[in-house]
Amino acid sequence: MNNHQNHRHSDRQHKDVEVEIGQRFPLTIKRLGINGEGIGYYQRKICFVPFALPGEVVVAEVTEADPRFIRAKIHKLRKPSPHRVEPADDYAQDVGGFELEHLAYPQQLEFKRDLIRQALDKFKPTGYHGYTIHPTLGMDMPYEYRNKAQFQIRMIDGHVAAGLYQSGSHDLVDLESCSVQIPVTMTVMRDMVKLIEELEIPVYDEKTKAGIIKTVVVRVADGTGEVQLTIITNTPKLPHKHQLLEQIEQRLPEVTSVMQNINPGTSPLVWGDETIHLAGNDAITEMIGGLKFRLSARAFLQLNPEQTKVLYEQTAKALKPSRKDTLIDAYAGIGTIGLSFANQVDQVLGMEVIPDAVADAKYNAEQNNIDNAQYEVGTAEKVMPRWLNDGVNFDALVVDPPRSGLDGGLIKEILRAKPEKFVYVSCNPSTLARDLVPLTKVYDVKYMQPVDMMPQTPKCEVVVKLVKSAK
Ligand SMILES: C[S@@+](CC[C@H](N)C(=O)[O-])C[C@H]1O[C@@H](n2cnc3c(N)ncnc32)[C@H](O)[C@@H]1O
Repeated sequence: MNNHQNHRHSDRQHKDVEVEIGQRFPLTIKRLGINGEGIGYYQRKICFVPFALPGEVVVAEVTEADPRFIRAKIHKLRKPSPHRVEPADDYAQDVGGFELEHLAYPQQLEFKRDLIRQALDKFKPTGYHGYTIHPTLGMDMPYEYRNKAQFQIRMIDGHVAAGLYQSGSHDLVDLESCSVQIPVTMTVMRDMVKLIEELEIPVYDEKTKAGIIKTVVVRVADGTGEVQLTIITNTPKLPHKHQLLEQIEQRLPEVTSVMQNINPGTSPLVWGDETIHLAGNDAITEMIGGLKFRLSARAFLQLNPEQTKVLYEQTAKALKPSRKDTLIDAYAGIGTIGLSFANQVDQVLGMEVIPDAVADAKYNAEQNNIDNAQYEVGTAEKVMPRWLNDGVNFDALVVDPPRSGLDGGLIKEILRAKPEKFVYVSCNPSTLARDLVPLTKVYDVKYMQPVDMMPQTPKCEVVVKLVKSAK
């Protein structure tokens, strides 16, 4: 860690080093940055080299010369790391989501722990030097874990392609296989590619802004095997809809729910506001910890079913719920965390911004015969002050925000209410470290438990146990 601090200190001193695009120089890689890229120092100026590993010596070729940093690619690998492995996917270095596939898995797990250290080092919440960061809990087999494939559909050389954009561009890479997807998500995706091609359904073209199908989303509920297929279209009209649905029914028996989401125009967002039910059920059912969860197309669910169990076990271990507790499940999604604890506490109150997810959470409470859980639609930062003003008393709080972390207004409310038990489940160490700055004025960090939900990527999930400080 001190090593990093020294390097960061030198970043500030050597901004005047000038390089040109295409310039090459030897570089020793010191560590990995937050996006999994190698970091070295050229004449003490920070240089990011994607796919280079700590300890490696490379000949770096400059691709971007910024006054504050250099970005480069590997021109030659002079001394490879003993931890370098052959990526399982040959496009791993072309598209996002495979940034660490060339690094052996034990070192990926160690990197995720270091990522938390780097974030703490940047934001410096109270006492951060003394925080206990447990080793990352990883998977035995860190492949075939993703329950959802969300691929763009485009034409490439006259054929329908489904895949991800090449990093930094809108050129699609057609993914015929993918080592991190649960296999059924890929077989359904590739069969959909064939069907769209056979039925000649117009595919969206970003240049002309014409065409219909933009994206296909395939999500499997691992516990039941049910598969939901969502076709995201540019217009409400879906040509050859009846033949398509007929063919899906005949050729893809694993698909139990077919939905259409309409996302007109050139919005950078993948999903539009309107979702229509086309065939089968309008949702799929997932099983977590012996409970049934209804999952509608728009609702968030953790991407890695095997590690979700580990994540929730760790959340329970950190929270230690008890019979007399009122538990607030903030950022509740479809209610998975709160409902898992419902039989161990007095009551669960949850809030979540997506109305469909709240409808799912309420339904999930009912279908699991849980009558001590209530959910409200709204942002945590708006609902929490209302509850507090209405006199709601709570002893236990779990927050599980998106990557943007907690809203400042919510942090104020938490510091006002000061619940005895408090667990922060984070999917972004950087916003976690930022949020810990105000939170550690009142709470101590008892420990941090990283859980690897996304092997082969630099993404890191952390369960943080907070206890009210004695001071
Ligand atoms: C990381 S997910 C966690 C969901 C759930 N706890 C789980 O484990 O599946 C974050 C959730 O917060 C919701 N969300 C995003 N911003 C929000 C806000 N300001 N207030 C409440 N919920 C929000 C998202 O829709 C998403 O369902």
